[in-house]
Amino acid sequence: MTGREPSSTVATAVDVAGLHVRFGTVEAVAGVDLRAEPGQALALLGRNGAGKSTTMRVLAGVVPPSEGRVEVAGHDVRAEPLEAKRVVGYCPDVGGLVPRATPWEHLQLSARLRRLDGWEARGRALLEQFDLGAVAHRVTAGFSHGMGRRLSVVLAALHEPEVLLLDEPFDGVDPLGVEATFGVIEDARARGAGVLVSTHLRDLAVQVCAEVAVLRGGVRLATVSAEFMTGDEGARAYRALLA
Ligand SMILES: Nc1ncnc2c1ncn2[C@@H]1O[C@H](COP(=O)(O)OP(=O)(O)OP(=O)(O)O)[C@@H](O)[C@H]1O
Repeated sequence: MTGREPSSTVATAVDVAGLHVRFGTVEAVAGVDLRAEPGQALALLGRNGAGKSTTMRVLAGVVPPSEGRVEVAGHDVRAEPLEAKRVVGYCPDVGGLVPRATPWEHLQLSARLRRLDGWEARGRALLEQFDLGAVAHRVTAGFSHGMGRRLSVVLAALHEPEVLLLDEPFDGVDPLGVEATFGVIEDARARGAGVLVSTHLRDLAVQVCAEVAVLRGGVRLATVSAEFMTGDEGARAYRALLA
């Protein structure tokens, strides 16, 4: 793989300070601060419309910040948009797949855009890990929702990014797919990547992330340890934060 050169300095993987995102009169994100160090997985939880996906889109370079500082692996998304996109692997919450292309063609396109060499073995292994090997050459138009989610995680992980952004990766995914996604997150952490997981599934988030940031109304309410959010007590604590 040649997608990522080892970096001599270790920058904070995700560094967000005072982020605001406005769409006309709608303030989708109203002052969010987040930090994930290399090797750390952070979950984003919050009710519908809390600003999770918008925050992820800014980190992925899909939506520009209206205000605030946003850096991924030391690259400012506004000042260095190409470098910032290069270090990120992004699984969007919806879309992103070409209906008439196969999983293998998606991998080829992604590798070509990122000028990766020698990616084929990793691509094949990821497809197998996500139980997509048998459909590697079938167009994605006929894929179930969960199959599409699994392929989106594979595409985010292919180039071994320094920052892995997974938006609703568990949505509609079966237990083996969840296990495979956990594997990708653990692998990313082990090689020093920072991981952000946006999800509604608190019980899964706390299994794979050490910290949880809770958003509400575009604002970060709290960042707490995963233990605080675990089990029945965690469920009560989460509901109390959202109330
Ligand atoms: N392109 C857009 N134009 C106008 N408003 C937007 C746009 N994108 C997001 N919003 C608004 O910003 C707010 C935050 O949306 P966002 O999708 O970030 O929330 P979320 O926490 O990801 O929600 P969910 O859990 O339902 O996916 C919502 O009120 C949404 O309607």
